[in-house]
Amino acid sequence: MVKTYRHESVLGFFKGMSFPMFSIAVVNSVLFGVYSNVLVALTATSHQERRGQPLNYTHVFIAGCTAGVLQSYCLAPFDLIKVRLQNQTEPRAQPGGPQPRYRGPVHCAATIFREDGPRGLFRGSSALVLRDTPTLGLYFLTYEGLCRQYTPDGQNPSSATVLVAGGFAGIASWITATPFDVIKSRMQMDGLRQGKYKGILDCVSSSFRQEGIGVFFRGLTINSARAFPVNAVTFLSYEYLLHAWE
Ligand SMILES: C[N+](C)(C)CCCC[C@H](N)C(=O)O
Repeated sequence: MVKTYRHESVLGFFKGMSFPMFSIAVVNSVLFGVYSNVLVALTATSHQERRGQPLNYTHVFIAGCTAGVLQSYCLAPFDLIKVRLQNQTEPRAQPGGPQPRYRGPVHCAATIFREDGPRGLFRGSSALVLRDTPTLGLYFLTYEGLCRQYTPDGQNPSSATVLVAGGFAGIASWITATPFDVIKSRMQMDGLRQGKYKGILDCVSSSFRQEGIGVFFRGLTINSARAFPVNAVTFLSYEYLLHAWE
């Protein structure tokens, strides 16, 4: 954090943010929309009716994993652009000085498209699907399980229960996702160095060989610290909107 601030000023902490601001609404819409609708299809009950029935954890996990796969493909191009911009660590371009490779999210997308074609925008998507499918199943399982644990039968969880359950769901999901996240980001950056890795397994083995087991938990602390508030608010918004519109 100190080096980022010194080298890139406070703006360094907001690199690559404009695209996720737009994309996270679309990605969460797919994630929660698919999750809710698959759960309705599996249980043949509405969100409200389900409150009064025993929770089927298998259905929750299947619905969460299904949503995880589909949202990964929506997320892939936006996540690639975010990772490429965040890994540009030069200070802001000075007039007449060396220009950074990407001048912003749109220029980044156009450059990748021009150099690698449309498929280039989905670089690292397989690693993203591997990262998000099981961990989003766990995400919804943790949320639904904690809500049930601390809510009397047949009642709606209180806002405090939703906030705490959502926060811990985010932490549980990110703890299990971080090793996959490290590999995913390395695969996404690999396109710049002309294919350092032959594939996901090569990336895993060479990262482990060169940097040891600890490499797979890089970023775990910061991921977990941000995961609680982000997902507490996400689930509170989800429950509020479902309740208002159902
Ligand atoms: C599956 N994975 C752990 C990557 C994300 C799960 C939580 C997603 C949430 N929008 C967030 O940004 O925390």
